[in-house]
Amino acid sequence: MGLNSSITRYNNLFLNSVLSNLKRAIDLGGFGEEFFTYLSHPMRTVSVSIPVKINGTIKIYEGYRVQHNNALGPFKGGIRFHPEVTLEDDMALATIMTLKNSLNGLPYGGAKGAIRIDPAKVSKEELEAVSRGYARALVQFIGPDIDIPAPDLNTNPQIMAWMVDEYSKMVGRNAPATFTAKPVQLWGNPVREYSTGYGAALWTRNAARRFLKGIEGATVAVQGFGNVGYWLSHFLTEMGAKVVAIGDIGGAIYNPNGFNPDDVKATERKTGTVANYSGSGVRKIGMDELLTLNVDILVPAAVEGVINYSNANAVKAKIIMEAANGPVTADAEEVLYKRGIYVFPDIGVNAGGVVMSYLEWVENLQWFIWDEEETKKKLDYMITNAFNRVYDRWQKMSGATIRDAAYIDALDRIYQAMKWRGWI
Ligand SMILES: NC(=O)c1ccc[n+]([C@@H]2O[C@H](COP(=O)([O-])OP(=O)(O)OC[C@H]3O[C@@H](n4cnc5c(N)ncnc54)[C@H](O)[C@@H]3O)[C@@H](O)[C@H]2O)c1
Repeated sequence: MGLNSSITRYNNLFLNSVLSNLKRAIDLGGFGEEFFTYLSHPMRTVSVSIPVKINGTIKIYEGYRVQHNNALGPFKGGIRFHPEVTLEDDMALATIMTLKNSLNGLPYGGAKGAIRIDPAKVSKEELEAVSRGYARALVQFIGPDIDIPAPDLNTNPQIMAWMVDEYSKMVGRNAPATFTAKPVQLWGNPVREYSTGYGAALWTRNAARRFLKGIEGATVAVQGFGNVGYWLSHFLTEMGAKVVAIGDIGGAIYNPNGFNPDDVKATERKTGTVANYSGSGVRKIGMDELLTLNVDILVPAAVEGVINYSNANAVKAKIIMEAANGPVTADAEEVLYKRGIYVFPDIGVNAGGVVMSYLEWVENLQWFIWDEEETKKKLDYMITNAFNRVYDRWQKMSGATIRDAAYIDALDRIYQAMKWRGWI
């Protein structure tokens, strides 16, 4: 199958865009057509039906697990619960996980799972039944050295706890290393809650040291104030940055003197949105204004596609950190690149969660219990290492984006493993 037909064979924008980015990097890195053909097909796609009996009635939920590539080790990636998720979305996300795991030096291939369910619309009992049903349906396809799932959109440590319990019952032994981001009391680790935001803050500090005058005093606008956006703002403030704008689905606020993110979080927890935060010097702004503020650093930490062809020309930040997955579209990145605005890619910036998951898996396999400081130190080392590799590679390239450098770094490791194995 030719390159172009591999990209356009799906009727799914997200997957086609992931395949386009992949092709661009494979071409730029000179890896050859065979490698693209390989990586544009997941190795295994499992579709399951999950029957649950609620009040005497049977309901069937549809679930997937896409195991994209395991040249570097067991498959790894989250499970998302969403009513509109499709198998092709899952394929796109699994492909990204292969790259993310490789870039961060983890001994994993990439995977992603999903169940078509709206968790807000079902009872806790139904959610538990569906979660256990998914673990049962996949029992022969997952395991500590086969495929290790974790949470993603709308899934959490409670869901991981049900799944690890069900899996352990099925295999007849305690098997904590099959799922990560579990509750601390069930062999999870204490860094889980803030690992992605912390990792994104480390990438931002490293980027500010190379591309700005350092993180101290740098002004930051953050879109999205959930798990990632809040913790990122918290740690950046601790590092000396000035978070001057914060926005969420309910609106956005600006204060040229900088916010205390913990205070803003307290308001958001109480009232549902950061837009209700008030104080001297604070004014409400629109989300369009937040994304185009004259700041040093812009951090989209909410949803995909928010910086696109229609607003890329208006962006004034000097660097953009992709804390969310896919917030900058490929055509926007071209515009930003020409304007000298650097975009740091999601596969590096938001990898703190999966690096933490790797550390938890190692602990579980060895029955180690590392404390918070020790885990954080290891996370710090691995994240900084990935940043430095991407930066060094990018410096040696010409005409390349930082995303190109990150993709090529990730692909190189997978390519070498596949070569040694004799797959290509
Ligand atoms: N949580 C993780 O460990 C993790 C890891 C890797 C990547 N990510 C990615 O980071 C992003 C954020 O994840 P999270 O866990 O913080 O989610 P979350 O649900 O905790 O928070 C999302 C935030 O974005 C805001 N938001 C949602 N839609 C918006 C919109 N249209 N405009 C403006 N704001 C909007 C919400 O109000 C909320 O503040 C997602 O892209 C996710 O895939 C998260």
